[in-house]
Amino acid sequence: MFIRLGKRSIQQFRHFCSGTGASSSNDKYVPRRALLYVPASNPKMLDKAPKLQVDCLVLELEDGVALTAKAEARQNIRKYLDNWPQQHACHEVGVRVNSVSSGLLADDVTELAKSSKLPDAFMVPKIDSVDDLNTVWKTFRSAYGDQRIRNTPTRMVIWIESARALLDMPQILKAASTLHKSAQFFRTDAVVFGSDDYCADIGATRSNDATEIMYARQHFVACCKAYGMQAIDAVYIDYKDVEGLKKQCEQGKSWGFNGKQVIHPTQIGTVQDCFLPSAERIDWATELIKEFEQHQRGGKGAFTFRGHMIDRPLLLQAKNVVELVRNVKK
Ligand SMILES: CC(=O)SCCNC(=O)CCNC(=O)[C@H](O)C(C)(C)COP(=O)(O)OP(=O)(O)OC[C@H]1O[C@@H](n2cnc3c(N)ncnc32)[C@H](O)[C@@H]1OP(=O)(O)O
Ligand SMILES: O=CC(=O)O
Ligand SMILES: [Mg+2]
Repeated sequence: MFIRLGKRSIQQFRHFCSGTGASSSNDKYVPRRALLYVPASNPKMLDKAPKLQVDCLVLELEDGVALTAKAEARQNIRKYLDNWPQQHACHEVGVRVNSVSSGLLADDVTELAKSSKLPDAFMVPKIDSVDDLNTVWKTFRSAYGDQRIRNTPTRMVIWIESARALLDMPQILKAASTLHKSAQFFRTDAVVFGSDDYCADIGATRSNDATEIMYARQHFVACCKAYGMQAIDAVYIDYKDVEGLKKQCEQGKSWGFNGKQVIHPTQIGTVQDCFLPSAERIDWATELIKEFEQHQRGGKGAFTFRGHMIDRPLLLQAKNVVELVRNVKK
């Protein structure tokens, strides 16, 4: 993972970044290179969760849990929250509840609200409309009470999984931002592309090279970035095919995705390595930012750096690299 870049260059890089200002827990950047689903109906997998070296854990109540096991899975997560481990190796522990359309959301949230502990993130699948978002908010208010869900560092991560939702992303993401700003409800800072449900919705057949979702993935990234949210790429369900996973990660990363969903621990390393900028990219970003500042002081907006024209958009890309590396654990 991180270590592969060489400890010295990372230390130099952190030193360089240290002057750029720390964020408070409410607006901190959460790295989400890999999001691992851990079905909450499986106590053995839940036991392993605190030690898993993954950026983000998704304690799963939705499609990874059989209908017959939902009640037990909810209780397992409530107990997990009550006995919150002293340490986690991840950056974020989220709980993926069931969707509004399933009719199971209120039962999930009612059980989770019995714990005094909030997870780092609530993760809500199949957001199909602005109405769904409002229902999520009302459900949380009624189970937790207004005070417990206002102005907290807990984030919301939502899943887009249908053709309708894909086309309505601008309205949905805008409404999620408004809910945070006007009602102080959880801040949505990442959106996940639920490609398997999306394929079911449009009648496509999933393939390992994912040509059937190329348009959707590219549209999805543009919408997330337009609203300042992280874009999380599709699951690669053929989890024994490491080469195929790597190829899809590299493609997603080059299109602007910030991370990818994973279903098995063996996928974590490949995905996290891929979504971490290379040593060359870190060097490029560090030097570019320095030179940009020098040129700004000299009154120049555009200049040549390593043979390429550089102006503000390139500076922003370099800052994205800085932001990610600054926030990833060793
Ligand atoms: C499209 C979507 O909605 S995706 C989200 C819904 N899907 C899910 O949540 C599925 C998550 N993944 C899984 O349940 C499992 O990885 C499966 C079913 C795919 C495979 O499980 P297994 O057959 O147990 O895999 P395998 O035998 O290779 O597991 C190896 C070890 O890793 C553990 N492991 C496997 N997957 C996970 C996981 N997701 N989280 C934590 N531990 C895991 C196993 O418990 C096992 O541990 P052990 O060596 O101590 O016995
Ligand atoms: O929820 C994930 C999906 O791919 O569907
Ligand atoms: Mg889904």
